[in-house]
Amino acid sequence: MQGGDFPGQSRPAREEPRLRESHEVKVAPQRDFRPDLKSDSLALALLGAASAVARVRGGSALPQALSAVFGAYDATPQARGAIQDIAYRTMRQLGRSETLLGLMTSKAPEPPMLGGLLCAALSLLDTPEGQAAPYEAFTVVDQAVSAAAAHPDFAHAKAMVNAVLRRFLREREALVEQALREPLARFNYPQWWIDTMRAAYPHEWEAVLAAGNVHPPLTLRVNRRKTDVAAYLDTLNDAGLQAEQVGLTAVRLAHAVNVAQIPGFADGVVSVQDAGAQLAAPLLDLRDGMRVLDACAAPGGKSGHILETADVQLTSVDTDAARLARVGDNLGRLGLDATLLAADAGSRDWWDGRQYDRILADVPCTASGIVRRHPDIRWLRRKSDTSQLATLSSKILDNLWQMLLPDGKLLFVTCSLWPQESEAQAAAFAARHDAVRLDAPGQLLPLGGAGQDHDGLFYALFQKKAA
Ligand SMILES: C[S@@+](CC[C@H](N)C(=O)[O-])C[C@H]1O[C@@H](n2cnc3c(N)ncnc32)[C@H](O)[C@@H]1O
Repeated sequence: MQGGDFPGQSRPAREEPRLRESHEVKVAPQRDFRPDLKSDSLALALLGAASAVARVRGGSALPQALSAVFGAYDATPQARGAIQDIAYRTMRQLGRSETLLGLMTSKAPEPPMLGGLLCAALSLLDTPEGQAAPYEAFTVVDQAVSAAAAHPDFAHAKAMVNAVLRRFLREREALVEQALREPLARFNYPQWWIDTMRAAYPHEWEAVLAAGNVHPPLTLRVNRRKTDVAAYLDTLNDAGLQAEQVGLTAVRLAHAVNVAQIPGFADGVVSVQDAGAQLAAPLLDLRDGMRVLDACAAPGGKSGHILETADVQLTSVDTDAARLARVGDNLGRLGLDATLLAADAGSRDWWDGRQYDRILADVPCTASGIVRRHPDIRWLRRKSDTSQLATLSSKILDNLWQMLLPDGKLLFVTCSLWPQESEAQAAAFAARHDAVRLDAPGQLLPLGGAGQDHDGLFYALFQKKAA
């Protein structure tokens, strides 16, 4: 008996091969298609943001997604600004917009860029409480429809775009009320992220999630080699910029401006750096002549601060050569110098064998503490990333420990809020190496408001016992 032949069964009629119906053929989405729209139109900005959102949903980080869109559209500086603004707004309320879409459409809009367009338009119509709408509602609907009509992948859906957005405006109250029953819409984070935050911070979790949806302030670090905070505040005042001191060297502007408008920025008088990140260099307790290693250095914010603080011999290491080049650029602007090495801090092959007085280990992590700056992170990360990154950083820390002199200090930093990457990692490290744990802030929760308007960083300081 041959395979497939059964006694007493008639053979099914053999199917003739047939051509696929044309509508079954999946065509690659044309995310790079340059639409025939005016460069300063809201329609072009919406389409650019939609393309960026679709790229993030496909796994790309938002800054990379945006530079791909800018290149494909050959976007003017004005168009770049508008695309970027809408893309960031969309990321901050993607959970709410996608939930609203789920209530208004029977299936997920295809291709993903069409969903991105609807979410981008919703982010302009459905502005967070207390914020003024950036455009008139009818303009947003009209321009979203023009954007859809201008793209070959979903020109056919322009009536749907019109219908969905108009329905939202008509039934806004009921739709929002229903959407907000879902945690995804209420908090704008994936469910696993909300659950993890709640488990780690039973009292503060809602405030931390809310702070992550607020636009971050522009905070500067004053270069003490060039001026001091009081004098720089006067300079800002003379330039008509309101600001206040929020740390030893930290000054926060009342309203964000372009770096080109920041007095002295080009000459290295100040750098842009979060107030929490400005704690690293003082914690290192630096003195002139020390040999210092910044092991995960790019783009060089903390390297610059180290060199502004004392005359040390600094080696700045990062695995990513392109990012390491930015350390060189930043130090060049400050007029400072370090040895730059594109190398893996988890291996020894680049090390000259001479131990360091101080090591800064600002290790790679999930970046769950800087979501207000990078609102795409929550949509890109997976729960399993935490364990993988914790394993990588423990390998880096163990390797760096042998590079530290007896009595030397190692500062472990993460921009994560997950204890597995921060406090649990620090405790396990101290136990493995019998390291002395010195005073350091531990987990800084980004709660927003006075005194807490900083990123969510973690600091642990270790000293090696004298030989
Ligand atoms: C949190 S960022 C560092 C920020 C930097 N310290 C600053 O203040 O500007 C982490 C850096 O670690 C780098 N990195 C990741 N894995 C690494 C490794 N195995 N060795 C060295 N650097 C690594 C990444 O390229 C990234 O630039």
